[in-house]
Amino acid sequence: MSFSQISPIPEIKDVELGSTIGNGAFACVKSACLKSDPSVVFAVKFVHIPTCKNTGLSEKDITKEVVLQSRCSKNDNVLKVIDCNISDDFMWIVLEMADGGDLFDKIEPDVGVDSEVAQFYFQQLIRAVSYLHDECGIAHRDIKPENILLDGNGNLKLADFGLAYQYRRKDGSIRISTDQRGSPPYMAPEILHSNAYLANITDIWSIGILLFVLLTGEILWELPVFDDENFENFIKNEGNIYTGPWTRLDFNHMNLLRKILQPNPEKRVSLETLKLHPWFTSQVRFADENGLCNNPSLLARKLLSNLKVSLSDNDYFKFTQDVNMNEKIPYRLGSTQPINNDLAQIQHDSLNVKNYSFTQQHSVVPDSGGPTGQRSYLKQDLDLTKKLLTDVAVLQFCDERDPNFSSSLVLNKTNITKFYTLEEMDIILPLLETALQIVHVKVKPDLYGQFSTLFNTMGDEYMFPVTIGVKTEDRNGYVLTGSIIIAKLEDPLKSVDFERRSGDPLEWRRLFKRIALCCRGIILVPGANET
Ligand SMILES: Nc1ncnc2c1ncn2[C@@H]1O[C@H](COP(=O)(O)OP(=O)(O)OP(=O)(O)O)[C@@H](O)[C@H]1O
Repeated sequence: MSFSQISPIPEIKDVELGSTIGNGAFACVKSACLKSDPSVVFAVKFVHIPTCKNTGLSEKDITKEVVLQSRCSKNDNVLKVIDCNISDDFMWIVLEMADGGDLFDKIEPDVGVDSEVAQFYFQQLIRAVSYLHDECGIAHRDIKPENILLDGNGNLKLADFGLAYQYRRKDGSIRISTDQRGSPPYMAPEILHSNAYLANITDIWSIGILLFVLLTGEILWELPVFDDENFENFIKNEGNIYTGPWTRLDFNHMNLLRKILQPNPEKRVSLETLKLHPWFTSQVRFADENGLCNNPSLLARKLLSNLKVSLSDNDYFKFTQDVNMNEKIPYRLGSTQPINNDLAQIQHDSLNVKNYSFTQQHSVVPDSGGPTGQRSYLKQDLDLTKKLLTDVAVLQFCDERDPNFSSSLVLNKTNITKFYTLEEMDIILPLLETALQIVHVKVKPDLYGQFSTLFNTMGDEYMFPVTIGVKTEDRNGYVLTGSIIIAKLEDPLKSVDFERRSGDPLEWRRLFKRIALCCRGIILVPGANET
């Protein structure tokens, strides 16, 4: 259920609210504009106070985020706070609009982003963090891809100051940190191993982890503790690792990362020294002398070109073989019995699930096209596909050599973990149900039966978009939650959107890719579906 369904969203004077553009664990974000001038667009984040309090946060904790972020609003790479206020249930923050979407969305798991793109974002992040430290005396303490947004030109905007800390007082004296907070894979080891640490130095470590994720599409470890095999290995070998994702790094990247990922904070490279490194000083092709993007279409092309979802026969065979052998599937079978709320099922405002009896059984799974590929579509369907030729969500399924892939790409807020289909719900839902089961997401049986029961009561108009809530464990046992949202576009076109709510975004995209492979027979792929 969304926050706006629990508590009414407050009205903001002189502001026209638009659609919801993002949901987090504590907040929903809406687009907005000035009533007097609709061309002035921004985003409003509504932080749901009761939800925050339920997790033990005080009102002071909640407002601290906006107080600190607004002190840092004079840098091009930090998301600007324009205004804020508080009502009974919500704190709302008017923010500059980041219409290029989230950075994590653009990182291909196990691949990463193009090296020049990684360098561009590394430079922008160093600028943002130097500004926070040098000019504001504030440490961010939660640097990770989920907290980095992009503007329409692709420039980095550091966001989410929920854990930020004023480590330097006005008189210049330093406050030492003692608490153990942060996002586990990105946390510096001293946060866990010492009783007192310097928060600004931990930011440098997190920049290193983020750089590794950008370059490889993998996190290094779950937590920087010796119980974690990968971390232990890293420490034992003093950072000299030549296996796994490290093999995908070139010598210069390795060198730079070793300087940053220095477990001893006293030996860790400083921001000043990093700013002298050639990776920082050399200008990337699509940046101006201030490091801002001056060629958004080149950046978009480079950024989006690594995003690929394979529906190939080879990968399909390999995947089905792995499933049959019931091994190599990294998703753990739940060790405990899931409670009802944890089962993937249709969600709807009006749904009182208990009152429904599931009379229809749709146990027969439609042929997904099998290894030979996608089904055929009619001529009029193909006209629709032309409209989608510039949508990365479509192009990610295409061969990169398709010239369409490299033309007219733009960065926007559209979710990329999504596919389009021309099928009807009686085909889509049973196939999704099977796919979810194959990737070990527990599903309440008969998604189509749940849909039909609701459909008969509500009709077409109120039924869509259809949302399936998903809660599962990722490969490492961490909770992953989100929704699969099926929306009707131009008949018969539908989008099937995988919207993450919490958990590791790389894991969410991995899950999406496996489900897409199971559903490959119904996915609209320009060029592949023609009769
Ligand atoms: N200024 C903005 N412009 C555009 N989109 C935004 C903006 N701020 C947030 N969003 C979108 O809203 C989503 C949720 O926002 P945010 O992550 O800040 O919520 P949250 O509840 O604080 O998150 P978390 O779950 O990480 O605590 C983001 O992933 C992003 O897609």
